[in-house]
Order: sequence, then C-alpha cells, then structure tokens
Amino acid sequence: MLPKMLRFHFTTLKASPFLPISKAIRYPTRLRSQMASFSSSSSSTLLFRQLFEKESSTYTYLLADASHPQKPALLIDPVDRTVDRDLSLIEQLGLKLVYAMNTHVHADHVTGTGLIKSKVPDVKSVISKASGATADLYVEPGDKVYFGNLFLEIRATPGHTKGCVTYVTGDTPGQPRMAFTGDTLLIRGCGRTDFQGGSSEQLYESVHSQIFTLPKNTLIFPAHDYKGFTVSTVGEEMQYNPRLTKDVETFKNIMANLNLSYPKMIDVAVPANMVCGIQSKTS
Ligand SMILES: N[C@@H](CCC(=O)N[C@@H](CSS)C(=O)NCC(=O)O)C(=O)O
Repeated sequence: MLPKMLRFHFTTLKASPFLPISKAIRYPTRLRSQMASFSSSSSSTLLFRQLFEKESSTYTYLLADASHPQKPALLIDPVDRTVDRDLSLIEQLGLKLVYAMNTHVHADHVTGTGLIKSKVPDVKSVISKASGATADLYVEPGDKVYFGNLFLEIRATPGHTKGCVTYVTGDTPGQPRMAFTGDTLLIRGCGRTDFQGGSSEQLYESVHSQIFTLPKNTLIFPAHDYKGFTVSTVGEEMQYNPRLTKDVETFKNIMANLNLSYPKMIDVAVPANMVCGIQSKTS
C-alpha cells in the first residue's frame, strides 16, 4: 500500500502513464468490444492480449490504454522465459510498460518481473501486501491500479495461496468486465490448496464471494490452463465448474484427494518469486 502522500501525488498526474493506486473511482470508461481492442465512446481504448508460456501452461496478460498519449501498459503474471517476447510485442505496439503485476507468489515458474525490471528500469513490480513478497508497490482489497484512464480493481481471493488476488477491470455499463483470477479460479477447475498457506475452505469462500458475485457475463482469464481453454465467464463457471458448483464439504473432499505431484520448480520458484524475481529486489 502506498503512503497517502504518494497516492495523492499520483492522482494529480493525470497525463502520466504511471498509474495511481487509489481507492477512489475516477475516469469511468466504456468498453465496446470483446475483441483485441476495446473502444470507448469517451476517451479510452483498452488494448488486450493473452499470451501463453507453454512449459508451465501460464497465461500472461497485456493491457494498455491505447488512447492515452503515452499508451501506458501493464503485464499480469509475466514468466521469465517469455520476457523477451513480451517486451518485443510491447515495443512493436508502441506501448509504455509501467507495471509488472503478479496475482500471487507462483510455485511452478519464476515470474518475469525481475527480468523486466532489469531491462526496463522504470517498471514497478506489484503484488498483494498479503503475499508477504517484496515488490515496489503493494495492493490491498479495494485498491484500484490505474494505467492511463483505465484501472484494475483488486479483490482478495486467498485459498490457493494466502496472498492471491483477482484483478478486475472497471465497471462500464453494457460491457463485460474482465477478471484475471490467477490460480484461484481456473476454467472448469481451480488452484490446488495443499501448500503456501492454501486452504480449500478459503478458496471456496473467495470464489463464491469475490468472483461469482460479479456479473455473469464477466470474462474469466486464469493464470493457467492445462486443457486448451482460453477464456470463460462467471456464468459458465457457476454452471459447469466441476468443483465449485458443489457444496463446500464436497469441494473440500475433492481438493483433499487431488493427489497432484508438487510442481517441479517449486523449490526454485517460490524463493525467487518472494522477491518478485531475483533481479527485482528493492533494497
Ligand atoms: N505439473 C505442473 C504443476 C501443475 C499444478 O500443480 N498446477 C497448479 C497451479 S501452478 S502451482 C494447480 O493449482 N493445479 C490445479 C489442478 O487442478 O491441476 C508442474 O510441475 O509445474
């Protein structure tokens, strides 16, 4: 969480590509399409890309305010192996990367955040305060992360890890919101709950109270997919998710019997990701 003065300072820089983190809603924006770009009748156009890292089956998301003079952009859950690809795309699109954000401390791959910061020093790393990880900026439930005139709202969704958050795009009448659910809610699945402070009961509560309460047409973009899915909706998952449509006791039983092997990289990934990627450590 930024100190009050710093948050106030950010809110005065309306032309800056650096996004303020604030609890105040500002600059409502109309999203017009579910395609790669979201046009706005006012002044903002959301540029959106879903990017895939195949070894860990991780999705990284690129969002930018394409109508802003400086085209401020952010990455959600970048992976170290695909940083060069992502930065090259950002350069080709003429964007200014301002934030490298993580939904949680990943256990299966090293975040690209540190590498990005070593290549683009102005980029700020962002993670939840509850994660206990080191980053430049810490978000808490209810905060809003601005990039240009657009923003992401932070929802706490612990359960896979204690510090998991879901990033949700702003509420624009008539247009679907987008929820970046990390490993909390996967398409027809959910994150495991057997390490890093995981709790099946907490994950169930997080999904039902923080994600399933969003409008049913909200688009679900998870951090992983192992079956070839790319996107879902709140309504689809409320109807067809084979785990989260069950009552809580059945869910807990399912989660206690997943019998998944530990992620191959867990011993390397978790310590590195606790500092948002080794190179990102802010002393
Ligand atoms: N085999 C992979 C790890 C697969 C895995 O455990 N995925 C996690 C998310 S990354 S910690 C998960 O929550 N899976 C839920 C599920 O139902 O599959 C590896 O070795 O890295």
